This record gives sequence, C-alpha cells and structure tokens, in this order.
Amino acid sequence: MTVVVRLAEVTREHGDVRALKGVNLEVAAGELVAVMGPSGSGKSTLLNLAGGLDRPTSGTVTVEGADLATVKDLAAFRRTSVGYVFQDLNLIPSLTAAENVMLPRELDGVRQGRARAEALAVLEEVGAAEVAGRFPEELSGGQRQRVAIARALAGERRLLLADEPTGALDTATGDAILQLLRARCDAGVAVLLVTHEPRYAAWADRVVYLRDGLIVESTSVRLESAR
Ligand SMILES: Nc1ncnc2c1ncn2[C@@H]1O[C@H](COP(=O)(O)OP(=O)(O)OP(=O)(O)O)[C@@H](O)[C@H]1O
Repeated sequence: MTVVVRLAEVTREHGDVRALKGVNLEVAAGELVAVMGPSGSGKSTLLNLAGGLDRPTSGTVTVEGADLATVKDLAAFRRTSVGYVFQDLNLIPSLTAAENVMLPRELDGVRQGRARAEALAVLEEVGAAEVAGRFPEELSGGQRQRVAIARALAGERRLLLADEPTGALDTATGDAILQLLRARCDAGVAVLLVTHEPRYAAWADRVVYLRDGLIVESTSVRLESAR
C-alpha cells in the first residue's frame, strides 16, 4: 500500500480559531476517502492543507514522500502532483473549456499540442468532449463541473482533492461525477472527497468524520465485492 498523502498531528489555527486540532490521516494510492462533518468542522481546511494550498500551524503534511514544508516551489509541486476541484470551480472565464484544462499543463512546460491532445482526451473521459470549444458562461452547471474535474485529472497526478464536487448538481450528474472519481481512484490515484451527502460518501472506501477540528470517527464502508 503506497501512501500518497499523510497528515501527522496537523493543527491549523486562525488567531483564536482552532480549525484543526491534531489530525492524523493517510490516504493510499487507489483509495477514496470521504470527509464528512458539520459546517465549520474543518473539512475545507483539511483539504487545503493536504494539497499544499495552506500550511499547518504545527504537524507535517507529506505528499508522495515530500514534506510540504520543505518543498521550494509549492505551486509547481501542486500542479504536477495534486489535482484540485474547488467548491467554486475557478474556471477562467476568458478561456474555453479545453484551454482551461490545458493551462496547468502548459504552465508545467508541456507543449501546446500535447496539452491540447491531453485536454481533449480527458474531456472525452468526463463526457464533456462536445463543449471543448465553449467558454464557461456557455456551459450548464453540470458541464462546468465536468470541465473542472477534467482540469484536475489532466496529467499524471497521484492525488485528487475534491471539495463538494457535486455541489448543487442533480443526483444523476452527481452520481456520474462520483463514478468518474471512483474510476480514477481504481486506476491508482488517491482521492480525498469532502461531501455532506451520505449518497456520495457511499462510493468511498473509508469515511472520516470531523467535528470541531478533530477526526471523531473513521469507518470502512466499501467492500471489494460491492464494486
Ligand atoms: N481564513 C480563515 N480565517 C479565520 N477562520 C477561518 C479561516 N478559514 C477557516 N476558518 C475557520 O476554521 C473553521 C473550519 O473551517 P472550514 O472551512 O475548514 O470548515 P468546513 O468543515 O469546511 O465548513 P463548511 O462545511 O461550511 O465548508 C471554521 O470555524 C472557520 O470559521
């Protein structure tokens, strides 16, 4: 079992607010872990720390063996190792769907032709090939979500972080999104998924419950035979 991300005794304080109070969590390659818990319990904070978007007050975060505190170019590290589906998607309005997916790869030095080919392949994989040339404002909510996921999947990233990726989507689209994440996971990617919905958490191998900045419960949910 290859551990892709490990949080060890991680705390995060914002002034007097202790968003995380000593969290230990490992996610292995091929494992989908759902993070649940009430609003304000620290779920987004946990995800941001796991992806190097935020730094812990104490404790260590290790991604693919690298202690994030010692990584010099964290932005570059994130682009190559971590796929992130943001709650508000963060698609760039002036770029087409394909260009949005290509951008992080091009920033990494991948040539335009190859980045485009990759983008089209991954858009196809998420069922959004037909919108490759459209701009975000021309897309439905579900299509935007698929494009954001395609952007997170492009390249050989080993860690995928998704913060409520099913957002306000209808159940069928939400299920399709989870199916996609599950397929990536089964192909060897480690996935950390924040969700409020037990329906989606049921796709996970393990559910961890956060309360007041602590993991209060961790449950194995998915049996191999159920897949
Ligand atoms: N930048 C910040 N400055 C101050 N407090 C913050 C900051 N970010 C988060 N917090 C606080 O840390 C706690 C955890 O927040 P977090 O967003 O991680 O919770 P959450 O479980 O993701 O909530 P939700 O389900 O509403 O998204 C909350 O009390 C929040 O108000």
